[in-house]
Amino acid sequence: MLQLVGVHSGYGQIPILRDISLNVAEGEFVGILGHNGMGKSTLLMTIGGTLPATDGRIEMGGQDITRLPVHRRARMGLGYVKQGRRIFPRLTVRENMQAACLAGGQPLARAEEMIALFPRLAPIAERPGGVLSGGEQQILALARCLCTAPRLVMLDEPTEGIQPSIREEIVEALLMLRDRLRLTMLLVEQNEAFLGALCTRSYCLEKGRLVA
Ligand SMILES: Nc1ncnc2c1ncn2[C@@H]1O[C@H](COP(=O)(O)OP(=O)(O)OP(=O)(O)O)[C@@H](O)[C@H]1O
Repeated sequence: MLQLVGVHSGYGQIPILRDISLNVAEGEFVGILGHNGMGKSTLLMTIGGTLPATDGRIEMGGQDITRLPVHRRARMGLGYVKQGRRIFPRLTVRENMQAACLAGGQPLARAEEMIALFPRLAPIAERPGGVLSGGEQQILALARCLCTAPRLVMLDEPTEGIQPSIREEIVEALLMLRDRLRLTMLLVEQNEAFLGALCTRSYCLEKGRLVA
């Protein structure tokens, strides 16, 4: 479903990612493990298209997406939950999700379907996004991404700043999505146990290179 071959990228003249080759098969959950500053977010931004690859090739579903703009990749089914969640603080939970439905060309009814999938969201559907706890925001960010009907979801550090009990709930939610929606997922994390609970395979990112 996703393949990177010899991908390089960075910020202006500063190279960060070097010769990244990886693949994620349909229905697979694959992890990228790495400490702070190793290039995990840079990798997801390069796949998502907010940062151009300076060399190499990125394919999704057998199609070359290396030079496609962000919105075209999203329309092809690439979902991306960015680090920090980026919830709209003044919009309610439901409105955050409806906005994603509109952006992704999906009917608003999809927001209701996704709210029904996550028991934690229904009781807080009318609450503004800005007052939610970190864990609630993470679940909302995931549900909001699903409103765009992605085929592949990239998650950037979903457990960052989240207490262990909610972390387990996020694991359960992701396992449920794997079984019910047959999602494919690329997860970037510092938490090895979290990746171990979810992923069939993990790569390790060190100083911009994949080492395993
Ligand atoms: N806009 C930028 N301009 C220049 N360098 C940057 C920029 N953003 C990130 N970097 C550098 O790129 C490297 C990789 O950063 P990146 O955010 O991808 O790491 P990360 O593995 O996601 O770390 P974290 O877990 O702390 O989010 C770091 O050395 C960082 O300082």
